[in-house]
Amino acid sequence: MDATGRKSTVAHKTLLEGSGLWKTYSGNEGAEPVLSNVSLQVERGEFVSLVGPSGCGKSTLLHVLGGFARPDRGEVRLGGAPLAGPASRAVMLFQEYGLLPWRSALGNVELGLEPLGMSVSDRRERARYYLQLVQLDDKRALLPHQLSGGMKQRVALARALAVRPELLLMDEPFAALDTFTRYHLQDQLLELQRKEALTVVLVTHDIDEAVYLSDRVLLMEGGPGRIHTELAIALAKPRDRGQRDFQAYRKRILEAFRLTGNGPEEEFTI
Ligand SMILES: Nc1ncnc2c1ncn2[C@@H]1O[C@H](COP(=O)(O)OP(=O)(O)OP(=O)(O)O)[C@@H](O)[C@H]1O
Repeated sequence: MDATGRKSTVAHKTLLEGSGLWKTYSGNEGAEPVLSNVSLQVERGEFVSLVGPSGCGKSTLLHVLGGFARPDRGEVRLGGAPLAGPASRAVMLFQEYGLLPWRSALGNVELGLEPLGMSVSDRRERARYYLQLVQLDDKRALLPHQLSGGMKQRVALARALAVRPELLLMDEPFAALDTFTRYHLQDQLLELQRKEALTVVLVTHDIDEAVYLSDRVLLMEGGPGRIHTELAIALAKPRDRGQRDFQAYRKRILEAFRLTGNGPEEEFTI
């Protein structure tokens, strides 16, 4: 069984592995490294969140893990093989959706499929399948400006999933959305993760979101950027935000930050 309780049929349990990662941005020499000897492993099918104060290096780590930025030292392995550049088996999803304004919802989902050499009909069929998964097939002809924020993020999610990645890297994808939409999308994400056997690494400021979604939460601190605490969330999904154990995990994360002196509690609550 893997971390989500599903049977694993693959030989390597670990999908993603970062070892001894260091990074300092050029022009920033002499400053504290943004990543300082960061190591982590993510199992197949696992949902891992990176939580930490602004500027501690979460996005940088996410970019390095996807092969979109190079570490100065250290190595990233995906499925056991070292990453030398952007990983074709990984996709990244951002807060800003990244939709092309002149393309319909369907056209935006098809976008990621265009380089794959599929026939037009196969491409359309696959794009519509993923739009259906995020419950937007009836909006497929609409342009991004005709969609709500939550719908735009669902189109972006459908586009990311349509290329059938093994690894989904998400950088605060729901941060701009209202609470109701965010909760709804969190549930949809968990459902899609289960259906598509996805491995997810999520960057979030939202402790509630991290506890609700994650199998493991990695707490980061800056100056220099490192992972200081790892917390497995041993609660069955779907989770109940009002439950005592849920609140206890939330409290443990808040306390971990207070202990490291990274700022007031309010900064990390929704
Ligand atoms: N392209 C870049 N060039 C130079 N410095 C950068 C670059 N990207 C990030 N940094 C610096 O690296 C540090 C970490 O940034 P990063 O975006 O990884 O942090 P973060 O934890 O994701 O922050 P936030 O939560 O505010 O998004 C910051 O000090 C930032 O100014």
